[in-house]
Amino acid sequence: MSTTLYGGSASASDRRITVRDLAAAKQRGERWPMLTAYDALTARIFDEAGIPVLLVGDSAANVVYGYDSTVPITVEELLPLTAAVSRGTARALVVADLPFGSYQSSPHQAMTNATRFLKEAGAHAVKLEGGTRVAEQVAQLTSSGIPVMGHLGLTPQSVNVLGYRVQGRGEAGAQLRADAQALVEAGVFALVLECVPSELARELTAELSVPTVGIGAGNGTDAQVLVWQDMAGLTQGAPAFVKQYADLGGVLGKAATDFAAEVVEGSFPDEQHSYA
Ligand SMILES: Nc1nc(=O)c2c([nH]1)NC[C@@H]1CN(c3ccc(C(=O)N[C@@H](CCC(=O)O)C(=O)O)cc3)CN21
Ligand SMILES: CC(C)C(=O)C(=O)O
Ligand SMILES: [Mg+2]
Repeated sequence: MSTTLYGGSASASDRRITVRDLAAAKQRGERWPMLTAYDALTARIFDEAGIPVLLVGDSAANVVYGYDSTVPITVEELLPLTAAVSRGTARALVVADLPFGSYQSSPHQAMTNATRFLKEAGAHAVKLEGGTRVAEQVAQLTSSGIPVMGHLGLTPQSVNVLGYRVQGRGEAGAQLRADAQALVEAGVFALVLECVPSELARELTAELSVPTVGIGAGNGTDAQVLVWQDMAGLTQGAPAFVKQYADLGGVLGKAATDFAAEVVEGSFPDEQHSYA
């Protein structure tokens, strides 16, 4: 058993993080970070930085495939990215987002598609959006041995109904609470709370037996998640809850223009980067 889930880059344990480790961290009152990842190279960097949970988000729709929402992305588009992230990691628990339309129809449909992410792509768990309306799916998956992460609040796959707005304010808080309870009863190992008032997220975190993972939900949750390209400064017009920890967009843009200038002027490649 590791002493702490997150111990910086020199992690306390080399073995793969499990959902039981996350439950134990909640018991200890320990906070932990989660990031998205969509390829082997960045997954390895985050794994070596000690990030215990990596999410292959359907946000790949936006940041990898260039769609304007997560609605269009398919199982076939997400499977290879998930496989790359699994291959790039040794320690992180890899969670695969189930795309819109791949689980809503029935527990059988959820089972068929979730199974593909575990068997074909090496994911260790799946995530799906919604509360009471997907509780049967969650129960089917968890009782079959597939760990499920829930996702409530702003659920981007429902953008055509909800829009991109804070959820759970006022009266709507009671429905969100009921949904959270239904998901825990159905067996989720953790719950993402996206764009909900900080106070509601803090209360839910105290009430629920499983870890909460906030994104735009204040600092009262057990864990925090961000889309990695947002926190690293690669995306433009990121949501208001995003904090930029680097300016990779600036660094990459400069690398590209420096390379271009040296090619045009003929100074790259020099002798050091050529063969005799
Ligand atoms: N790059 C990226 N980052 C994300 O966090 C993200 C994605 N893509 N794609 C899938 C979803 C979509 N997400 C979004 C998209 C927009 C807002 C947004 O515009 N929020 C408003 C809230 C306004 C309000 O109700 O007060 C904002 O101004 O931040 C939030 C989350 C989060 N996810
Ligand atoms: C932002 C997280 C929670 C997500 O669902 C995604 O990246 O798709
Ligand atoms: Mg998602």
